[in-house]
Amino acid sequence: MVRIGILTVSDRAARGEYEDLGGPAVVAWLSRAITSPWEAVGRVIPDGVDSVREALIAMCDVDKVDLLLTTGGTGPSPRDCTPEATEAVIERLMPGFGEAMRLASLQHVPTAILSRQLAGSRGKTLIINMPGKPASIAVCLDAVFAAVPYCLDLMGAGRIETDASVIAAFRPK
Ligand SMILES: Nc1ncnc2c1ncn2[C@@H]1O[C@H](COP(=O)(O)OP(=O)(O)OP(=O)(O)O)[C@@H](O)[C@H]1O
Ligand SMILES: Nc1nc2c(c(=O)[nH]1)N[C@H]1C(S)=C(S)[C@@H](COP(=O)(O)O)O[C@H]1N2
Repeated sequence: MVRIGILTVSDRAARGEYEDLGGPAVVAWLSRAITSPWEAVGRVIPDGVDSVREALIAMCDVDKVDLLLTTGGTGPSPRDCTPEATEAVIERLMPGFGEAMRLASLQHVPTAILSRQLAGSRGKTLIINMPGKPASIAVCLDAVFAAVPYCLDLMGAGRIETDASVIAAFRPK
């Protein structure tokens, strides 16, 4: 069974000052898109390099998730450290994901360029950063998810099948 980590990085959601809407937005998108068996492993944590790095390592190395989607902490505010923590734990950067997500987001908001979101692999886990705005989740996943199943295949991670009417997974012959 494919395991998908969903990590919400938000000081206020972690303190309970507002309800986390980012994690549920990711679950809702994946539930529509993925037709093969999968399970979600979710966490809500505060911003900060140490908290994000520790959560990423635990979800990759202990929970052994195949795919790890983060939301929040990618901007230019002093507390936004998700990209630094991601860079510290990934072994190989995959710049195309961030480029494609920013390009798609720019069609919606001019401030999309402020997201420093990254992606890359750690062992057999693909990590992808997304912005904190819950509305950005569908924009970002719509932009890149067609390439995710084949990426996981190449990495030796679990196999994902999708509903082509939501997002068609592209696997070159
Ligand atoms: N997990 C979340 N659930 C619901 N709304 C969120 C979440 N993360 C962000 N938002 C919304 O998006 C806005 C911008 O997100 P951003 O990550 O910049 O938050 P922030 O101002 O740094 O504060 P925090 O880290 O406490 O969420 C927030 O003010 C909030 O309205
Ligand atoms: N699709 C989309 N991308 C977006 C946004 C958005 O509302 N929608 N917000 C932008 C803004 S205002 C910021 S500051 C950055 C970083 O957000 P984060 O710190 O919540 O990760 O994401 C950007 N990318």
